[in-house]
Amino acid sequence: MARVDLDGNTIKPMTICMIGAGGFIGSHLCEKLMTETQHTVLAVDVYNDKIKHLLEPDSLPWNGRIQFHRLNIKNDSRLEGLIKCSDLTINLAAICTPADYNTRPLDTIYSNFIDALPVVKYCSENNKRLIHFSTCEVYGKTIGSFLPKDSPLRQDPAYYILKEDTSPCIFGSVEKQRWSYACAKQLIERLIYAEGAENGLEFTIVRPFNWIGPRMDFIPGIDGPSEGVPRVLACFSNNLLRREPLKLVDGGESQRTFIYIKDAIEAVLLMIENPARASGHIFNVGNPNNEVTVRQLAEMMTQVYSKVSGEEAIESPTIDVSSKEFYGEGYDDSDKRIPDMTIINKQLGWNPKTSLWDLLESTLTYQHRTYAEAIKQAIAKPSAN
Ligand SMILES: NC(=O)c1ccc[n+]([C@@H]2O[C@H](COP(=O)([O-])OP(=O)(O)OC[C@H]3O[C@@H](n4cnc5c(N)ncnc54)[C@H](O)[C@@H]3O)[C@@H](O)[C@H]2O)c1
Ligand SMILES: O=c1ccn([C@@H]2O[C@H](COP(=O)(O)OP(=O)(O)O[C@H]3OC[C@@H](O)[C@H](O)[C@H]3O)[C@@H](O)[C@H]2O)c(=O)[nH]1
Repeated sequence: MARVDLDGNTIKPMTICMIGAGGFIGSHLCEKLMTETQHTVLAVDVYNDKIKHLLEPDSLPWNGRIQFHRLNIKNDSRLEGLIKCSDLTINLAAICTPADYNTRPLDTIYSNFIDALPVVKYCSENNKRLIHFSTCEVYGKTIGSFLPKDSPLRQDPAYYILKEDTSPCIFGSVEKQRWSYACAKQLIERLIYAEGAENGLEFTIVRPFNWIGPRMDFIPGIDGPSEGVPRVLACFSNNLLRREPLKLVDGGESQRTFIYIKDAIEAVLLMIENPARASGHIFNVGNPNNEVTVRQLAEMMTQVYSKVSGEEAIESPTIDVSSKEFYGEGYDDSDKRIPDMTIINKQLGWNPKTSLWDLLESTLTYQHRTYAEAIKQAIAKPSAN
């Protein structure tokens, strides 16, 4: 049966140039597009490990609908050609792990701003649609975080809910290099918005709020560098797999809302297939019902991992570390991130579905199946020598 959009029109198969397709979000989006649609994907990245299962063998049912192009968008003249022969470009490429923002601020700014410029330019000049991935970090800190600790206004949603069209973007000082990422993302958002206003670029900007699930980042020493620091899901998974305490940065008091990657991908597919409803908009994509402090996340992950692995938790499951020790000089944090859902609800009728417990259960089952054996071997190796 032909697929129809939200207005009942038949959806025509399109060619999508997906930059950063080999990453966490890209791999899930490619999977969705291959298994549920007839669209073609030109998958651009420097790595393809996370989409290998979609590329090989040749007998896969979507054979011919996904092509991998190994290229670095910093310096490859093939990029314009790929954008020109596509109907839509989706840009996911970025350095987006907080451990890099204060330690590699130049790479972070180049990756999130300078390297994205040609993508925006080629889309604008060739009249091609662009879906650009920004971040919830563009909101920075909440207004409420500047109120006295005991102020009753801190409980008022007007002081913390993050709204695309009215909330300000509040970053720390320039020495707090943590904000290099958020600031670069904000400037590229403004540039895209201006290309829309002045030159008619057809764009959608996505602000993901902590999307998590299988294939996120890497487990240090197994499929990534031993000294690498991934995002919190992979940090805590690594600690659980190795039976080490989970490290709570500055007491784990910061709050986040986590959304299951599969719910979030549904929202992106709606944007892809409903251009008239998605173009010209900036969308928060998150799950306002899944808010926890980082400490609560650690406790829940410990409980869930115990359930899925059948192993009892260690005696002291968490340990406090300072942000300076964990991330180094120049780290700072967003205090609280609850997305307002009014705009995405109105335009695309989308809502997230999966509870934090359920998404952790499926994700930690995946982590255990994928890594437990390799970790056991890695731990056994040094003593065997
Ligand atoms: N996962 C989240 O919760 C989240 C939250 C906010 C924003 N985002 C944004 O979503 C996008 C995707 O995030 P992700 O979680 O999938 O990250 P990811 O690191 O898993 O994926 C990014 C991909 O881009 C590729 N890439 C980076 N620079 C490149 C270059 N110069 N040329 C070619 N490929 C390049 C990387 O190899 C990687 O595969 C990013 O723009 C990120 O800032 C993600
Ligand atoms: O081992 C850890 C890792 C992280 N943390 C804390 O956990 C919280 C979440 O950390 P994450 O690594 O997931 O990163 P953040 O939520 O701060 O930022 C992320 O948000 C949106 C995206 O743009 C990026 O993917 C990333 O910047 C932070 O408060 C961090 O300090 C720990 O307490 N312990």
